[in-house]
Amino acid sequence: MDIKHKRNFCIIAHIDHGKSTLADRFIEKARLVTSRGPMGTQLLDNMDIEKERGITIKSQAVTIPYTAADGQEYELNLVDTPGHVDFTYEVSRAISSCEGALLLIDASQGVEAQTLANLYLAMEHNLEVIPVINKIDLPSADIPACLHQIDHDLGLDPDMTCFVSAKTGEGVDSLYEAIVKNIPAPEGSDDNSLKALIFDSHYDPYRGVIVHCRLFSGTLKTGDEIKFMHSDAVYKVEDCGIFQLQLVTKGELKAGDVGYFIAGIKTISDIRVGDTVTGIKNPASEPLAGFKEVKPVVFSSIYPVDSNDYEELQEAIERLKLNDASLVYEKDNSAALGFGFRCGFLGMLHLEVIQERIEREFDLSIVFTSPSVRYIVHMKNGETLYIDNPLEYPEVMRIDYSEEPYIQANIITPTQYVGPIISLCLEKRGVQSAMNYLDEKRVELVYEMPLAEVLFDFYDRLKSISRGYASFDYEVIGYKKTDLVRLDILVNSEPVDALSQLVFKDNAQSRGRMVCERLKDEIPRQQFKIAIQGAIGGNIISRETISAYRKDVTAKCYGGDISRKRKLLEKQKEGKKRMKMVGNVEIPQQAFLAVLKTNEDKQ
Ligand SMILES: Nc1nc2c(ncn2[C@@H]2O[C@H](COP(=O)(O)OP(=O)(O)OP(=O)(O)O)[C@@H](O)[C@H]2O)c(=O)[nH]1
Repeated sequence: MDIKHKRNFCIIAHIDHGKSTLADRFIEKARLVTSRGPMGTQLLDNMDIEKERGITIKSQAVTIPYTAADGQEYELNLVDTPGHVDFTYEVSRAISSCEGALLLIDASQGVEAQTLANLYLAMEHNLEVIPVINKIDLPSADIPACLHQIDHDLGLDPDMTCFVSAKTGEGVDSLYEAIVKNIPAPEGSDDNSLKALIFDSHYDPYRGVIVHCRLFSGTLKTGDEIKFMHSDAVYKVEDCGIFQLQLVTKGELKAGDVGYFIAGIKTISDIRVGDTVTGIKNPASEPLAGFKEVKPVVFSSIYPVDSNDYEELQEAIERLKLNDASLVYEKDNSAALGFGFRCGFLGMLHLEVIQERIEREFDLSIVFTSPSVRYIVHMKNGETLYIDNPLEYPEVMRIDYSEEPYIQANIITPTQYVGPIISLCLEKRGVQSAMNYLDEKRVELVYEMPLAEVLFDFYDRLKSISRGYASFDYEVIGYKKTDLVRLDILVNSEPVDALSQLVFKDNAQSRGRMVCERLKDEIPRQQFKIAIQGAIGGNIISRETISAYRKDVTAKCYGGDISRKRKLLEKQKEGKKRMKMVGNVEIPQQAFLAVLKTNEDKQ
């Protein structure tokens, strides 16, 4: 296919505005595949958890052959992008491999924070942006309001807007025409040196790492020797081709193409997304711009509930890592919990997804310790430490000062929720840097806040006080000085190291009280009295007591039916599997994460 008739585009949108549904309609209309199953079984989102949570985590690509109204054949490369704040870098990689973007706006919701954030990303990469109003079939669709926002808030031409219902397929035909008409063809010559951008990858147990790439110039052929310009690694291409739900071998990719190659790469950690691939023969002199290393921002340790499961847990994490280069881990051990792994995640959603996958796909009961951000600790002796594990926090005497990561948060909300949102941001130590009225109904709030404050429950609380209307997006902007203390939790006088947290000093008292109350609710009564205490240094700052009790589950069985009795005991054992023995006290799994929730959530 001539480069003039190729179009590379992505769909960008706020979460739930219908990206995956629209992608399905595209594929279906192109008769590449027929619709399968009832609405909601989306073709591009293929992980179970993605389906259940309705979010896209890994981006995917697909090549769609399309015959335009004038009879001309086109090759459309669609790249699906993830929608959650944790995965912004994945969006940026996908975007940089396209010339155009469909900016999807839910007709009943209008422009939201990530619509704007994604538009800025697309503009940074000079993409042609086509505004698309989706869900026009909904009775609550407000098209004039959306058009006003497209013009006023986004600064895009409302006359270019396409109107679709991804659900019914209405308007999708005209959207195709708009794509071939308005999105520019890729540029680049097959004769120049090879420059291919790696925008994603996945691991196939039979074929190894499959690299997803976009060619900006040159050609890539099976048998070619190639080099990754940032990592300096050299490989030989074993196969290359395009994505059509499955991999379709072509043997050659040309300038402008989006496709895959396989080159005997063993693990996903051997490649860097954003890296440039070039040829050993006739190599490019400069890599493509925009390379960035993705760094984890949340750290937590994972321990098996049953220490015999340690090896299985290791295997599970290794398997997950195969397809998730952003998951980092190393061995860890805790006095209370035994051997485990210290892991780094892109955000809390990433952490929860990993937790669910370990439990569901590998059937393991695990405990996560209190998640933490990474602090910079400046010592009096001039040393600088990077601390993400509360247990490694040095003695206060030796510390000069500490710094914590800050974010810039962008919140867009209908005006009536501004008051409570400002109070929430203040409570989270936020400092307002801007407040812009986008129109008479909506306000954009910009805050600088400590990352640690927003990680855990900020998003949920923002959604609940604004009845779901406020939207939120953030980026890490750097480090600022802070005053930290380590809050330790003692259960029957034994410190439970997995429950230790680094907290802002002024919040330590209230946090200590809250954690003890939370644990009191979460830890079931046992045969003896349990004291739960919060301590800073040697000082106890809070205390709760759980009185003794033994739940005799067999009491109801009148002694007679032994099999029923056994069943009940087994059930109780099953329940225990989700408990972790700490000293002589059983702590249920959920207690470890519950301590992060604030009192407001409890009510
Ligand atoms: N009524 C109506 N519902 C739609 C339409 N398009 C999508 N939906 C529904 O909106 C919800 C979100 O759609 P998705 O396609 O999963 O949204 P998404 O933007 O891909 O979400 P992420 O992948 O998480 O970013 C689903 O329940 C869809 O069925 C539409 O045109 N009309």
